[in-house]
Amino acid sequence: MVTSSAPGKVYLFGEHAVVYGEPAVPCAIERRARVTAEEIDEGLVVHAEDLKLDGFTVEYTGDSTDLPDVDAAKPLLEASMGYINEAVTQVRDAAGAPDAGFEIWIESDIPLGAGLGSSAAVAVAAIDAGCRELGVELDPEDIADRAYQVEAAVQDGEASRADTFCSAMGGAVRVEGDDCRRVGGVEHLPFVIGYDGGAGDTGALVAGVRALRGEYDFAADTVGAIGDIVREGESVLGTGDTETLGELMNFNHGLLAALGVSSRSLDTMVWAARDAGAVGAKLTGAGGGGCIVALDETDAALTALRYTPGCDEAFRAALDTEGVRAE
Ligand SMILES: Nc1ncnc2c1ncn2[C@@H]1O[C@H](COP(=O)(O)OP(=O)(O)O)[C@@H](O)[C@H]1O
Ligand SMILES: C[C@@](O)(CCOP(=O)(O)O)CC(=O)O
Ligand SMILES: [Mg+2]
Repeated sequence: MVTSSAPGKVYLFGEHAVVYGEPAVPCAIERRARVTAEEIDEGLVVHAEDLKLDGFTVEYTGDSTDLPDVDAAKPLLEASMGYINEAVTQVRDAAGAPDAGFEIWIESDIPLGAGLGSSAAVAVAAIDAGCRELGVELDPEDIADRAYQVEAAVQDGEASRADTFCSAMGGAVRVEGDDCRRVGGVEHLPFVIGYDGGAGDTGALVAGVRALRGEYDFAADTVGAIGDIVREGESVLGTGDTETLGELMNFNHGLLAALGVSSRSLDTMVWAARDAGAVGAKLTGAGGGGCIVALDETDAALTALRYTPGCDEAFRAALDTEGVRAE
């Protein structure tokens, strides 16, 4: 039996636009998903106690014909099981063991569906644990690539390599299409996270941006302008110029809001952090609900968020320079 863990992430810049080939800079954070895998004779048994669907805790056998006995919509359950099912498919493929059976336990500090990349962290940790259990060591780039295949399969092709590459490698990364690399020289960023307790539907939000982009040239230009922000941001990343990073994050949030992926609670948390003196604040990930990320060296934004109606939880999340690892 082996356990692997992988970090969640925040987007400093570039979510959504990265789906259309613009660059993005996600940063791994010290909140992890841990996956334990044990080889069994056949089939797949998954214990995912954090996976709450409308209040149910799900423990399922990973055969989609054998859905757990809970009162939740079948597509929702199938999508939820999809990340682990697809990760196991990748493990069997990598190990050349199409019939390998697994019992899998998932435990995670990353809120689900909130823009902190829980799906990528679970996929990355599951692939690493499953492969090591079968005696196969993949390097982090291969794990990232296979975890991307998982997200692409579950999200009907609507996924970038950003979350999975970031979770596998750790630190700050830059992703532009298939070109994925680590960004050197970034050791510390004073991230503060505000979480509204909710979640966004990544697939629907991506589809909404795709539709707007098709309908209006200025929406396509907005996506391109997010790419310009990323290119500008890269030039100051690692220089210690937090003020400029913050200003660019604020601009990025405005453009994401224009594309329709913010929400009242995300905007409220963004303004609470800014009013408290954060140098910048934006939503992170797909949006619609979930988390914002602010930059603040002091405790002011953290404290303000804790007193902000609609903010369920606020916490610091240090940059995690380590990606996937054996536990
Ligand atoms: N702890 C967990 N246990 C099982 N599945 C998880 C866990 N965390 C995340 N997932 C899977 O990832 C999905 C959320 O991914 P997604 O909608 O992309 O949001 P995000 O990646 O921003 O958290 C969940 O619905 C579930 O399928
Ligand atoms: C909207 C998007 O750019 C980021 C989604 O991030 P998250 O799953 O909400 O953490 C989609 C993607 O890059 O796959
Ligand atoms: Mg995700």
